[in-house]
Amino acid sequence: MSFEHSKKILIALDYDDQQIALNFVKQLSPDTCRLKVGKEMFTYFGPAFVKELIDLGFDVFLDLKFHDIPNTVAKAVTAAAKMGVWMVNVHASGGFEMMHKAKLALEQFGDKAPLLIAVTVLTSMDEKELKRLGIEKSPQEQVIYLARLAKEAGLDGIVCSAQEAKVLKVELGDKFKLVTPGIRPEGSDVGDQKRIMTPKQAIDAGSDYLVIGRPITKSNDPVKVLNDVNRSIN
Ligand SMILES: O=C(O)c1cc(=O)[nH]c(=O)n1[C@@H]1O[C@H](COP(=O)(O)O)[C@@H](O)[C@H]1O
Repeated sequence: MSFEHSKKILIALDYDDQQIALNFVKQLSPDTCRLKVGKEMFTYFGPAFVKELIDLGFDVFLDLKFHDIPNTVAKAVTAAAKMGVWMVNVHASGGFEMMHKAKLALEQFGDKAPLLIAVTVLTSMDEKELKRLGIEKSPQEQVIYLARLAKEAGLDGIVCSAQEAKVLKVELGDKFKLVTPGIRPEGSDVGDQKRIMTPKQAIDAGSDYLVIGRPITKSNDPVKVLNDVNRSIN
């Protein structure tokens, strides 16, 4: 199995127990996946937990979806870079200036800077939910709109659903990274996700990285599910 291809899987470590998370992580190899630490685990366990994962050899995506005034976000992504994470994200709806200042703040880290990615439209949202926010565009139109803004601001890529990946690759080019949550292997629970695809469909559509949480972490045999997913995209 090609390692580079396997490292397309970003496992969302959404656990409320650090030991259970670490017991799971210790069964994995950094050659077979990367790890995502989000709001739940970071709020419980903080930078020490992130550093522990990095010390185990894993690339970590710090998913805190910053959205604040430009100065605050620039300082927050700087703190993330100092932690040594591989990827960090902000909300594109925080605006051009916020994204651009964050990108500029990371320049001081040179080739050690984490990838900076912007969340467009959350994969838990559909047309109806966008309308409730006063947005009349379809999810795909809104994703493309925010993706262009993120690219203009100098970001490395976006978070979107795999359903938009095909058109975004054409619109924004190959180098602009597409990170896609809302991944559901055949037969797994959809949960609160709305815009979903299977791992293979997502890769075929042009996703660069697949974020997968509960289908792996809540299964009886997480390592087997990860191996099955890796096999399905190879
Ligand atoms: O930025 C993210 O990672 C993210 C963006 C998005 O639009 N949708 C989304 O589900 N996520 C995250 O991706 C993970 C998906 O987890 P599962 O739904 O359990 O596979 C969660 O940790 C979410 O916080």
